[in-house]
Amino acid sequence: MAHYARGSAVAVIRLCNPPVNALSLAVLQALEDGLKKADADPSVKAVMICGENGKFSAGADIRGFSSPERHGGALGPIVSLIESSEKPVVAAIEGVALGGGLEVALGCHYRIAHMKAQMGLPEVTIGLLPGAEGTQRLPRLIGVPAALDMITTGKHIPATEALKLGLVDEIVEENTIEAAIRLANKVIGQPLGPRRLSLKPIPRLPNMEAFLREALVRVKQQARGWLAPELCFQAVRAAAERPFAAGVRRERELLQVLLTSGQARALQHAFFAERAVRRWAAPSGASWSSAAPQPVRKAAVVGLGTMGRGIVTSLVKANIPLVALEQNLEYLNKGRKAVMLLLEREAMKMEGGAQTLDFHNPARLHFTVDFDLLRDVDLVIEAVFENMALKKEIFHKLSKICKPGALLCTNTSALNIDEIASATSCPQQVIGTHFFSPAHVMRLLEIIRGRHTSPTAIATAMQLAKALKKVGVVVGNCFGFVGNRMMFPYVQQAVFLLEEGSRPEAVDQVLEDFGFKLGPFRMSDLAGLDVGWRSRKDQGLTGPSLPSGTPARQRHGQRYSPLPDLLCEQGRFGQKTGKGWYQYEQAGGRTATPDPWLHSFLSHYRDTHHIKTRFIDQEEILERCLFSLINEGFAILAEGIASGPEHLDVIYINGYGWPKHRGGPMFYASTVGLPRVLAKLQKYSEVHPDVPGLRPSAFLKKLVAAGNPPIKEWMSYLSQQSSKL
Ligand SMILES: CCCCCCC/C=C/C(=O)SCCNC(=O)CCNC(=O)[C@H](O)C(C)(C)COP(=O)(O)OP(=O)(O)OC[C@H]1O[C@@H](n2cnc3c(N)ncnc32)[C@H](O)[C@@H]1OP(=O)(O)O
Repeated sequence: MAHYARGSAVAVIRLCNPPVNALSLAVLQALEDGLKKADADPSVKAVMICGENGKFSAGADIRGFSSPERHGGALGPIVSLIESSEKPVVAAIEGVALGGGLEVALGCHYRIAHMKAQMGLPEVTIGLLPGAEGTQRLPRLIGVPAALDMITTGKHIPATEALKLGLVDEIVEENTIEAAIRLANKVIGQPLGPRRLSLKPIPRLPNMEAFLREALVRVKQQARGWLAPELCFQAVRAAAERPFAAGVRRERELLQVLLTSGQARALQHAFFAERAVRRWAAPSGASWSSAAPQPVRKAAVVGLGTMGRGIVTSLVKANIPLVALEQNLEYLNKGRKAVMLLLEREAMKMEGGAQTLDFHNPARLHFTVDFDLLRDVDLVIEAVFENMALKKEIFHKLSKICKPGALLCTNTSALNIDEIASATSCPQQVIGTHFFSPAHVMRLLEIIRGRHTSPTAIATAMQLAKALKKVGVVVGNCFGFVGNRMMFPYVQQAVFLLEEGSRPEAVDQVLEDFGFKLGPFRMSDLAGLDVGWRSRKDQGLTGPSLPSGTPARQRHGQRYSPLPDLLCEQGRFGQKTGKGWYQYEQAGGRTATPDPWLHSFLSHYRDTHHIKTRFIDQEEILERCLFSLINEGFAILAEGIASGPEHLDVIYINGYGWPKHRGGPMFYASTVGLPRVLAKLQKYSEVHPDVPGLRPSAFLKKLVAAGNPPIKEWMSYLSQQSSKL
């Protein structure tokens, strides 16, 4: 709703729809009623629009986009109504003015903001464009380059920047509402023509055409199949090239394309999924609503390899005092140097620089080889080598040294949390915190609950994720947890496709065209092939512990490809050695080039194993890789390792480069249609009966038999969920 009140000569319209004053149909109706009332009342000389509870508005109600009324469409005419008012209208912006909220403010004749307010047009991030004439008004106010930047990225800008850009007329430190009323009184009777943005000419650039051409290239490069940025660009271009009314018509046409593309629905699913995963629940009944986190005033990181360095950087950025520990001085010095370099780089990106991060102060970041210094920390993150014996030794030590109640986290990417916890006297305080590389950049934190992990420990890990500005997702304990467990069959299929006749660059191309940042082979080369090799050796799948006489391409009666092991045996570990599935300009190089050596190696391998090669089309590459990953997702849901499909989607979008505009793997499956996913898996499984990853999961079959219900209903089909959470 919107509350209308009249004090002196200024009528106040307060947008009211907690928690973020989203512009629902009811709010829009009340806003329109308020404007008409103010217009009809001769004693009202000016209007002020603000939001309830210190927030202007987070824009159109996103939940309403899926309803038949699609209230967002009503917003444009209301913004026009505000602008055409014969009485001055002032927007008082507190908290956030986003999307349709900012568009309402752009319809106002004056904008005044609190200095802590944030503004933006984030519609692009949910697959839309600022379709209430925002693409036409903003460039008229702040110019095409700045408007294009805001509209195509969706970034939020602070009030101070908004003032510099001319987006707001004034910023205040104190009471924004009072300041806005003062301003409204001051401008009564002043001409409104120059304040109506639809009448303003676009600020000209000497080289507009060249600017737009280059900007389009940039936008396309970043979008990788995500439609909204390019269509946002087209709408702003229309503002630059056409009169206001024609620009608005173009904006509407482009919005229609986006509304029917399917990407908007996927991105909106991703938006709500990210919020849904915050509401974690454990089988014991404990949940986000009952468990309270304990404070983390000081933390420690054990191990300063690649992961540890990123984790330290992340903690320093979150302003958490920290002890960084290595096993000896040589490793410590190497780690310290690398961390300092990372922190210097991060500081350069921040306003305030090194002073903001304060990492030169030993009271805030202390490097040591002395375990005793971990006595007073509230939380330790172990990030050593992926080896069970080593981790158990460290956890045994930690449980003896750390104070009672300290949270003991392991950054394992696959190992059994319960086994690690068994080495301690406090398994309830042991939890998995799986960071993704680079840990100071990647948003995902997979939080793994062991059998004994306490609700407080989960709540604290979730709180930590929030402090680190990451998305925490609570999952159960199994080999590879959720993310890597789903990745295994995907990568396995990619390698099998090579055996059968494909090439790394062909497989990568298909998955990169789908929208992944990196295809499976480029990704493996980046991560390092030796990581998986070590794990396979530990599992006895290759290396000296493999029983003699084991067939080269079979393990435990299932198909196995030794190709990655053979590359490692040749010292081809990927980017770090300059050779892997591709060749690179040098060790540590980043430019992947197809490698003729690898092609002939593959031919030789196929000949040795009498594999008949065939042409494999793009459809088969895509389906075998993605559907096997999705199939594992259904198994994970059925086992209760994750509490809903949105958890898997959030993990894949934030940790594995899954294209967000496709909503995550499980949402994607729902758009493909579960009957089709099942039929394809059945077909491939018949051809490859020795590949369990292609055998359709019982849960998938159940959902298809139930008539392909919508994704929101899937979990209700798991009658007695055997939760391993
Ligand atoms: C026919 C179609 C015509 C289209 C016309 C197009 C014109 C206008 C379009 C729009 O305005 S689209 C919306 C644009 N706005 C956004 O994208 C903002 C989205 N929100 C946020 O970024 C954040 O929520 C926030 C405002 C920065 C606040 O962040 P915070 O971390 O403090 O809280 P959250 O947990 O994110 O949110 C709290 C609660 O509110 C829900 N919510 C937030 N924004 C909206 C919204 N615009 N519509 C509906 N609901 C919203 C959010 O989901 C949370 O609720 P739960 O999910 O936890 O229940």
